Amino acid sequence: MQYKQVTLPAAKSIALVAHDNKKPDIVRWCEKHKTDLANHTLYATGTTGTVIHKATGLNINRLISGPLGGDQQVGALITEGKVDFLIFFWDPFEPMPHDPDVKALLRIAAVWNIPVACNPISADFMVASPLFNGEFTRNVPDYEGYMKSRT
Ligand SMILES: O=C(CO)COP(=O)(O)O
Repeated sequence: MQYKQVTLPAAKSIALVAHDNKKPDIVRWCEKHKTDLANHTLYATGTTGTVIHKATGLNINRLISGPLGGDQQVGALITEGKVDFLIFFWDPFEPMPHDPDVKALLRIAAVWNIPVACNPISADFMVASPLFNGEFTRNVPDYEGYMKSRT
């Protein structure tokens, strides 16, 4: 895959997702980083977004609940360049009926070179980075070049 560089503005778009056993963790994490999060556009899968909004009052674009397709919606937003960071506290101890969707979301985040945090400590490091509230350059798949090579 050929990559090209894009420059991200200071205001980012962040997707927040957590499995049920991890929802208390993501709520605590959002409470801790509420001021930083408020500077950005936030997306979340349905239930995650609702519990975060209730606890923090943060303005969140709520998608469909994960098992009904929310993970796939986040993946689609990543391919459209509308999500810059993924915070996904997935549960390593529970099998999920929508495991293929979970895997697909993690795969698409890797394809599009999105920073991903899967636990609170990684998410703390993400927010602590000067890049979180600043401009930075990221490699993304060169879609035009990819299509030229195939047609
Ligand atoms: O299942 C999820 C992620 O795989 C999250 O969905 P909810 O936020 O609706 O619980």
